[in-house]
Amino acid sequence: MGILDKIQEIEREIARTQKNKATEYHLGTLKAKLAKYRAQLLEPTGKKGEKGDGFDVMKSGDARVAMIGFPSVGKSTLLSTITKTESAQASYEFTTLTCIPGVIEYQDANIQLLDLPGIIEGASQGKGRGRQVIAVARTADLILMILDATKKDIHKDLLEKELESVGIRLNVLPPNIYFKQKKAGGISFNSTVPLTQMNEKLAQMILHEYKIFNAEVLFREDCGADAFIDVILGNRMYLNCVYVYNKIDQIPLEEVNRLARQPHCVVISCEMKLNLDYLKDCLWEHLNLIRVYTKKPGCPPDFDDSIILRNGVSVKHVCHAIHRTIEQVFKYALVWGTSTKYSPQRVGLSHIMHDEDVIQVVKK
Ligand SMILES: Nc1nc2c(ncn2[C@@H]2O[C@H](COP(=O)(O)OP(=O)(O)OP(=O)(O)O)[C@@H](O)[C@H]2O)c(=O)[nH]1
Ligand SMILES: [K+]
Ligand SMILES: [Mg+2]
Repeated sequence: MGILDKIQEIEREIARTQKNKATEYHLGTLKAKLAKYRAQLLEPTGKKGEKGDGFDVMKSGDARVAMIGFPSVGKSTLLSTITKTESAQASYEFTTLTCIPGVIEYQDANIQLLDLPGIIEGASQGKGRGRQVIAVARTADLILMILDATKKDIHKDLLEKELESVGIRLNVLPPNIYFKQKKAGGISFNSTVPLTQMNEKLAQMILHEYKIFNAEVLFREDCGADAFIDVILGNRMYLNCVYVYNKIDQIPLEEVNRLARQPHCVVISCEMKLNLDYLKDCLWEHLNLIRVYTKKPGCPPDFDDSIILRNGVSVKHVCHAIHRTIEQVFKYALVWGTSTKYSPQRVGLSHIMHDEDVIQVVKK
């Protein structure tokens, strides 16, 4: 029996198993098995990642955004509209067959936008170019899920399922579970909060399914089997996603309003060039980037040239971004902006920077 058959069989068994206290252990074990087979499915087969198949695009710019969507929803039209790159568009499906990079210029940042072939149900199991597309999606900092506003919400659910089944989690934080494999000592199971979906026995059964007999487990959040399996496998990706409904020129205004009110959603029309600036603002927000301006002593800050960094970085990261040797001669920094109480304030390497802070490094 092939892996796909095994997966189907387990999925069928999960579907026909009633969810209650008596079956909770059985279901937990089944879920662990399922995740194991799916992981096998994703392992490189030797054929994957071939050079020259058009998917090995170099990362460039400050961040990478990948467009995922069904065929003919307007991915290439969007790339051609908001970047200087032209990607072929047509009314037939699978117009795009490779990965086409473009650049969105937003304030001082260059954001790489990737146009990709459309994916369909079953993509995660290798249908169409699904696997290559998903492999590219895993390298992105943000997923842009392009949806056809005339096609209701069904595509969104299907795509989310496809991504979920290959370990990509959208707009959620990793489960707050501490997990560490040990050489000996059995399984120690603890929690800092009351657990309603997990207990020591279930955790043990799931771990045994992965042949793990020694480990330290600490639940800091009321999670269930699925989240625990994600943590054990450790190869899950937690990505931000913006849902973009294109072609709103084709639907009634009430429907546009309904779609626009959903979380993480933007409604646009490439054809009528509607809402595209707002889309860029949304991208920037979901990328979670900050801009830091540098300043030389006695000179005004250089507002024309910012350094783009991930939110949450420290002065140390800023130093690295300026020049890799600067940390060695670093004495302290002066920072102006919302990250400090006083402007300027003397700070050390561990100080956390905010968006639009100004920094002056004072050398030894
Ligand atoms: N009405 C309308 N049509 C649009 C809009 N954007 C794109 N289209 C049309 O949708 C069709 C598909 O556009 P593409 O950009 O090729 O779609 P795609 O998602 O790249 O398709 P594949 O590469 O085949 O996956 C084309 O005929 C476009 O002209 C829009 O905002 N409104
Ligand atoms: K198309
Ligand atoms: Mg296309």
